[in-house]
Amino acid sequence: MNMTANIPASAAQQATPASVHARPALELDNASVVFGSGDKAVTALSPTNLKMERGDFLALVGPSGCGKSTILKLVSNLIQPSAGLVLVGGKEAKAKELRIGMAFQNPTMLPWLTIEQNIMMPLKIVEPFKQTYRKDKTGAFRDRVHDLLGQVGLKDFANHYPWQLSGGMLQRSNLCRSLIHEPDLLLLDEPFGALDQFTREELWQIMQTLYLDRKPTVLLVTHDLREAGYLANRICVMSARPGRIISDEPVNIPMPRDIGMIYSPEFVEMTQGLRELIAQVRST
Ligand SMILES: Nc1ncnc2c1ncn2[C@@H]1O[C@H](COP(=O)(O)OP(=O)(O)OP(=O)(O)O)[C@@H](O)[C@H]1O
Repeated sequence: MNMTANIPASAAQQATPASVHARPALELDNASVVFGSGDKAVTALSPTNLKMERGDFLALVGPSGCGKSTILKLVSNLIQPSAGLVLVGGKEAKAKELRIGMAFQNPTMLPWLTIEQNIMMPLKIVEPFKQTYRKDKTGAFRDRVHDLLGQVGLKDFANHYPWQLSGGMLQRSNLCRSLIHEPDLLLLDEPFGALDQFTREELWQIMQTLYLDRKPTVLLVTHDLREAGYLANRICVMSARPGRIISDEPVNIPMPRDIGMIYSPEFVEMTQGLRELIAQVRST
């Protein structure tokens, strides 16, 4: 499969040369995960190697149960590798000083707090912001929230409560919360999966704007191949369980990408290639 044919190098890749930064943003070095032991042992992830440079937007796709969420759990230190290493910015994933941002399918906002207060939450609990949060008399943190809300089209909703917002608006707020503390790594697990197609495409465009503006390093898990192709500058395909990465290809389409691009013959050919690869590994 060639996802790069006839498509110029991506603007995101050009803007973030790997050589500028000493350590990869993320490194899985022969990391594997086995749940349980003895007869009940389940190998969720075969020994896996993966490197992401700062500013990469990598989409991880593959059949259900292949270990995509297991990789996110490893990176966010919810579980430890059974063997191998997981390094974020050269440090072990359990290092306290790491800043990880997350957005999942369910935005899980705290219902008794306003949208502004919900988005501020990581600043309250994550260093170095935590130290200055209570002393911030200038409103710099609030300005930071309002900037983000403006970027996602919610500037008039800072004082609303989560139950006053639609699903798409909540997910936009969720993206703001995941980015407010300038994470070393942003983990996205099917964040747009519960939205209707139009809202989803709207959110893809918002996500792209946030990415181009802030250049976080993003690891996206998705079942939606168009989402992967539209947003990512690299797509990794995993085999069926026990998962391992069987394909790792750049998406060399310049950014910003127009949403209409997802209906172009080149794009459809690319997603069709991914689909066929996943169908093959599902049936082996
Ligand atoms: N705590 C656990 N104990 C035992 N097996 C587990 C545990 N967590 C995950 N697994 C198994 O590990 C495999 C990988 O799970 P994981 O959730 O990472 O897959 P996934 O690719 O994210 O799936 P999906 O796309 O359906 O969300 C699955 O077969 C799952 O049943």
